[in-house]
Amino acid sequence: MTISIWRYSHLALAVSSFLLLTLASVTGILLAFQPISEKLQSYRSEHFSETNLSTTLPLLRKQYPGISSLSVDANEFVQVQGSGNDGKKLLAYVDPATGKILGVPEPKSEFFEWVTALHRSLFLHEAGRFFVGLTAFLLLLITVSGTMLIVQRQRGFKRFFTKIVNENFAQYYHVVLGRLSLIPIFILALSGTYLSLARFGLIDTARISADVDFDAIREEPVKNAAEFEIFRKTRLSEVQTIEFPFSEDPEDYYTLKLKDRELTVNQITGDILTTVKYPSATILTELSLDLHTGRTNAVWAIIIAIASANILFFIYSGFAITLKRRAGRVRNKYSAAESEYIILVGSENGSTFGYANAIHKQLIGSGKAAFVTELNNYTVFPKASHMIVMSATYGLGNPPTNAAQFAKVLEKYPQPNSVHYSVVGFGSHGYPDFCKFAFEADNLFAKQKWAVPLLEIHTVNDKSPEEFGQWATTWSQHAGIPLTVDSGSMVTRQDPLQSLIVVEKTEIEKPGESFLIKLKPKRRTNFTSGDLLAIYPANDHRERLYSIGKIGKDIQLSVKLHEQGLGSEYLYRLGTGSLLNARIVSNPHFHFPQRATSVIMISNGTGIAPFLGMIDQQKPNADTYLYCGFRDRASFGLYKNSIDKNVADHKLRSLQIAYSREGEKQYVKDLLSRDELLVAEVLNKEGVIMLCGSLSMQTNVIELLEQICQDRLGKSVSYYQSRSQILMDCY
Ligand SMILES: Cc1cc2nc3c(=O)[nH]c(=O)nc-3n(C[C@H](O)[C@H](O)[C@H](O)COP(=O)(O)O)c2cc1C
Repeated sequence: MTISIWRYSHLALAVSSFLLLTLASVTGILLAFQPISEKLQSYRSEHFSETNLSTTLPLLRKQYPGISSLSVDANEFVQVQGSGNDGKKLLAYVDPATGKILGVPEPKSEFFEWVTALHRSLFLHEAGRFFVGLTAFLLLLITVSGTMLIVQRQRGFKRFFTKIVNENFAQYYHVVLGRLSLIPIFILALSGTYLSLARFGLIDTARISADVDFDAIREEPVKNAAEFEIFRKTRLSEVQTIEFPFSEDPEDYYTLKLKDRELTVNQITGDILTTVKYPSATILTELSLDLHTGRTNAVWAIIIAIASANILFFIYSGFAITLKRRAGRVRNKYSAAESEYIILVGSENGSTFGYANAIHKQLIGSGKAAFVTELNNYTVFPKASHMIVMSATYGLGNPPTNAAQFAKVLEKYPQPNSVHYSVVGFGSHGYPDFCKFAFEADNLFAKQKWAVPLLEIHTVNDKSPEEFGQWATTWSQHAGIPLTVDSGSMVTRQDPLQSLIVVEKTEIEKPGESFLIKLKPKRRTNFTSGDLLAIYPANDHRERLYSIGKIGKDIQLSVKLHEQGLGSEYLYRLGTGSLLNARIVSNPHFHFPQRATSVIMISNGTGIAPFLGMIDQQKPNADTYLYCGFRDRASFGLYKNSIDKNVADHKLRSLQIAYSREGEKQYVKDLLSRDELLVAEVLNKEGVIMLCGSLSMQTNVIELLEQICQDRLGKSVSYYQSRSQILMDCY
């Protein structure tokens, strides 16, 4: 499968580092508890933040004359060292404001020491440190590629934090948690990489010690240490360590190692003898340590522990996503050149391949030469008689990556023979551009001279097996290939058959003419205009579907009698009062829109059936328009009375009829072209256009609508199709 460069990098980096990353994350989680546990035994003085050196240093020197150094650790515990008044070694935590001993440092926890060694070097010394550093760097790259993938997925930086549709557990939480922990993980990875570079000397962090000019050391004016300017200005929180003068000799001085510089201070006058600023690399190393370990802040330590746990989840969910994608890989038995049935797939995450493979398997099982490939691999298929396009939609109604080239290659490779095609769009109503790319693909096919529509486009919301099953059943009926419904992905849940009585039927003179038949369900049933009636004329698997117009409480069908037509002959033979077993199939995508302000209905021939019901169901002054096409006035005669009544009742604002074999010899397309301003206005005002009739009428009308949409609205027709502003039910 073609995948984007970011996805490829993200996956390659994750695969190459997941073992070490797992180890680093597990040890990282454990180590985050070290600062937390240390902070729990509080040796921090409550006066710490406000204490400055002018208070602490004279006090400590007085109380502990043998003091040699003071240090402030990441927990802000103040530790003193030297020799005690009893001559024993002095090593204790003290309160810097009172000098009181708060506790004695305990030896470091062996457990944390062990985990730290594993985290830093895998117990492999320098080699281990190198691999750990490399892992941190790879994590940095994974974070960057992951960010780019989220940007791609969310269609831009600005929409980074907008809602994510939950389609699949692993994928949803991979993205949701990825966004939340992006910054902590980035900081962990960056600081880890930096520390490794510093450790290997690739960043110069050496501190330069000052050269004290002993000749310049003054012995006056003698000042009290509490009055030294520098001590008054320096807070304890700025200090790393302080070395006390070894003796009272003027040549012995204080050394203050602060967070950003090192100072030496004359112990008699308080003069600053030297100041050395640390290089930025040194300051950055300290900052990296703070950030990487959480040693200075327990809340941050908890955040990085959670981020490390998320890394473990990303490893699991990332592999789950990849395995799912790979499960859809295709194994073809026949070559493209020898196959009669070509299944072209557009898929980003692999689920559409699952459906394509199910159909492929069944075709092969029925002894057909079938071939599955990605839409981008479309080429000349010399033996093809059928093409099935199954495609998902991504981003702003865009094709999946493996279908991005389809429009180009479709133009480039015309097929030598005529080919029946059928497009199945996979998408989600959670996105504004529902199945937009599939609509585009369908419209592109319609423009190809060699392409003959077998069915109109069919859409599948949220991978619904039922909706896919409906398509499979219809396709198999039209293609005349029984597809055995044994695959889990194709199970269709069907409503049971029910009994209907024929209450009325019009008479005709010969085949080729149309008749109306009204049926009353024997039991109360919910249905509406636009639903379908499935009949089984031969009591076998062969199903015929008719579009329902609801008139009163009855079902009205408009049927053209075909010579030897299985369904039409069966229906025409039924007399008033006869019983018929049939199934009412809900067809919500072709119901009259409840919210639209204006609706244009377009039909040819018997395609008027659902509209007769929809118009009948309107209230007076409805903003509805009907454009219908017939061969001649006589064909319209069947519907004239009811439509005239609708017009008189103001249920229809305008009626336009095209006769193709009489008078001006027009098609509905011509009428629409004349009224293109109205068409554009209806679409622009979020109105709806409904089409019912033959697939060739649909092709022509969609071609015209494409032109109107482009010229007058600056959008493609698929934009309106994907937003349910153009509804189609053609056959
Ligand atoms: C990031 C993302 C964006 C999507 N964008 C759309 C969209 O714009 N329109 C739509 O109908 N479906 C959209 N979908 C839904 C997919 O098209 C749908 O789930 C499809 O079945 C996925 O098929 P696949 O697993 O073969 O890629 C999107 C899904 C994801 C994950």
